[in-house]
Amino acid sequence: MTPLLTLTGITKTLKGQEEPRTILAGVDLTVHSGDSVAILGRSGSGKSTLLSLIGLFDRPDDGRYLLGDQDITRLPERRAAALRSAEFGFVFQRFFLLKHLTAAQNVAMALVNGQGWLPRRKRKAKVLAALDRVGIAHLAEHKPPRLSGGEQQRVAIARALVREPRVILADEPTGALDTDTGNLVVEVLRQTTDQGCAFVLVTHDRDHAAKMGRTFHLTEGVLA
Ligand SMILES: Nc1ncnc2c1ncn2[C@@H]1O[C@H](COP(=O)(O)OP(=O)(O)OP(=O)(O)O)[C@@H](O)[C@H]1O
Repeated sequence: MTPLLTLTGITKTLKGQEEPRTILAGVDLTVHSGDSVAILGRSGSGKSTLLSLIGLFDRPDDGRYLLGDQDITRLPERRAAALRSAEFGFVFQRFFLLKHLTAAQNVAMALVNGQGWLPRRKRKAKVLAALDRVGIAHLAEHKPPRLSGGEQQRVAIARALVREPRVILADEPTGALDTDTGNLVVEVLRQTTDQGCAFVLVTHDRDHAAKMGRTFHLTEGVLA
């Protein structure tokens, strides 16, 4: 089966105010549909940099990146943005919810931005299905200030899922949560792979990483 994502020899040098620093020095990674992958590494090792390349927020200096058999290494920003919203869902440490909107309205925002206006009934059905997938359909009409941290993160996950992406990318999604809530959120994210989504998790937490199908360490710019 053709892998969903194939990264080969990916390099990235970042030029800050100091000397340029090679953060990624030849990353190879293959991800299939239904895979769950953890990326561990010390702070500053380049995990977020790698995730932003996978999510097409940034481009590598060298190497090759395929989505299926489509070469997406160096897409112009317009096409990258279109692919990003069609194929990828993102979850971050911070939830980035709009607090004056309900959970359902927050999730619906992803549909409005990405796919134009769907008919209202269709939109509602998709939103409720996404909230149901993360176990919080009953909280659809609640606004974020009335929700716990874990519930808010589940709204954010539903927002990432509502466009039915092929890949979920999560950068420290449990960073703002207590241990039990973090475990629950990781389990909810991992379950997305049961329906064929690929899931890439950047984490500091070895217990969370151990729940993924494969674990890599990003060390000196390469995955091992
Ligand atoms: N735009 C930039 N310009 C220059 N250096 C940068 C830039 N962004 C990040 N860096 C540096 O690149 C290195 C890798 O950063 P990155 O955020 O990818 O690491 P990380 O492994 O995700 O770290 P953490 O676990 O602390 O989030 C760090 O040393 C960081 O300071």
